[in-house]
Amino acid sequence: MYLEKIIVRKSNPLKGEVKIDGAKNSALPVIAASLLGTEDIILEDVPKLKDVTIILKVLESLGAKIEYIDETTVKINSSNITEYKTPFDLMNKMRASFLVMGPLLARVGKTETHTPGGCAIGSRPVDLHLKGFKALGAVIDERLEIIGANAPNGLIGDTVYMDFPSVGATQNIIMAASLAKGETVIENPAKEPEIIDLANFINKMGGDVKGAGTSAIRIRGVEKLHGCVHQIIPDRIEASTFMVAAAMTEGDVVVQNVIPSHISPVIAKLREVGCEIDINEDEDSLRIRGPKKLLSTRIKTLPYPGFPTDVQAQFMALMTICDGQSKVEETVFENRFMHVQELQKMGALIVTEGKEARIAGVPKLTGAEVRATDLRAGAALVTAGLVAEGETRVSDIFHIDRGYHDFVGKLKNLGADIERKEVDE
Ligand SMILES: CC(=O)N[C@H]1[C@@H](OP(=O)(O)OP(=O)(O)OC[C@H]2O[C@@H](n3ccc(=O)[nH]c3=O)[C@H](O)[C@@H]2O)O[C@H](CO)[C@@H](O)[C@@H]1O
Ligand SMILES: C=C(OP(=O)(O)O)C(=O)O
Repeated sequence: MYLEKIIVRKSNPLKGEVKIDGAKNSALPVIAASLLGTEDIILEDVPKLKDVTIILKVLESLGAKIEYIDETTVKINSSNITEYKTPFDLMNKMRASFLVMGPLLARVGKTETHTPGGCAIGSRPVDLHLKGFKALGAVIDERLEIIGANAPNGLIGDTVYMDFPSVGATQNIIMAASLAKGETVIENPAKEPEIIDLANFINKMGGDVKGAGTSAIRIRGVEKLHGCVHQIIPDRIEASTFMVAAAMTEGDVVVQNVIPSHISPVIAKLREVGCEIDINEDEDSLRIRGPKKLLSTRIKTLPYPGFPTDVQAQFMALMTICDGQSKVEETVFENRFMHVQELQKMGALIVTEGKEARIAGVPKLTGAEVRATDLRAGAALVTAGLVAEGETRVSDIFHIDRGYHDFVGKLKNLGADIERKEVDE
C-alpha cells in the first residue's frame, strides 16, 4: 500500500524568509458568514488548505456560487440558498463545518446538520452554540448525530452568557444575531483575533457588530447583508510554528505577513527560552534568532490573549531539547497530548498527569517512525525531526495539510532537509 509521508532529517539552522498565509481559523468562519450576504463577496488571502476546500463545498451544496479569481482570491455569491440540510460526508471531516449553522438559521430560518468531525483532541461538545441559538428563539432538535434548529418566526436578539469563551460558539452566535430582530449581547465571548476579523467582515457587508475583542459583543441585527471585499488576517499559528522551528534549529528567520500583537504570548515565551526577536510592526514582519542552548520554561494554554492551545504541541517539541525541566498545562482541551507518545518515540522524556506534562530536556532526539495524530501534533513532529539525529518519518500527514499550505516547501526554502514521499508499506 502506498502512503504519503513527510521525511525529515537533521537539518542545518533554518535561514531566510518565510511568508505566512491567511489564517485558516479566520477563513473558515468568514466563508461560513458569506452565507449571510446576498451579493458578491470577494475574499482575499484565502489559504490553500483542505479545510477551506471542504467548507467551500459545504456552501456550494447549499446553493452558493463559488469562483476562484486567482489562487487565493475567492468570489462567493449566496443570493440563492436552496438547501438547509448539510451533507454528512463533508460535515464529519472537520469541526468548523458546524459554523454554517448560525448563518443558515439567520438566512433560511431552519437548519439540519450533523455533529461535526475534526481533530481528536478530546470531546468537543456544541452545547454553547446551541445555548446561543436557543436564547435567540430557535427550537433545537437533537437526535443521534443530527442537530436540527428552527426559527419559523425569525430570530430575536437577547443576552447570551458564555460559560466558557468558546471561539466557535461566539462566531456562530455573532452570525445568527447579525440578521436577528433587535440587539444581542454576548457576555464573556472569545476575544481571539479571528473573532475581530469576522466582526469586521460582517460590518463590511453592512452589519452592526461592536465590541469584538472585548468582554462584551453587541450585535444589532439588520434586514439584509450585502457584498464586500475582505482580506483574511495572517495565520498566527502558522507564524508561531515557523518561529518555533527557527528557535529549535538555532536559526535566523524573517517571518513576513505576521501581526506580532496577535502572538505576544508566543513571542514572550520564545524570548524566555533565549531567542532574540526583532519586531517590525510597520511591515508586519519579525526576525527570530534561536540561541545555542534553549532554556527551560513553562506554558499554560488559555483563551486569547493567553498562550494558544494550537501552539502547545509545537512548544512541547521545543521543550524536549531545552536545558532542564519544562512544564505544559493544557486548560482549553481535555485531551490534547496525543503528540507526547510520538515525541517519546524520538527519545523525548515526558511524563503526563491529567492536564499537565513535565518535560525533561534531553541533549538530542533521535529520528523515528511517528504518526501525526492531529494537525498541530503533526507540525510538532516535523519540527522535532529537524533537530533529531538521523531520519524522522511522519505518517498521516493529511492532518498537516488541513492547516499548513506547502509546509514542506516552505521549510525546504529555509534550508531544511525534508521531503514528501510516497512510500510502499
Ligand atoms: C476552526 C477554528 O477556529 N478552530 C479553533 C477553535 O476551535 P473551537 O471553536 O472548536 O474551540 P472552542 O473555543 O469552541 O473550544 C474550546 C473549549 O470549549 C469547549 N466547548 C466548546 C464549545 C461548546 O459548545 N462547548 C464546549 O464545552 C471545547 O470542548 C473546548 O474544550 O478554537 C480553538 C481554541 O482556541 C482552537 O484550538 C481551534 O483551532
Ligand atoms: C484544532 C484545530 O483546528 P480545528 O478546530 O479545525 O479542529 C487547529 O487549528 O489547531
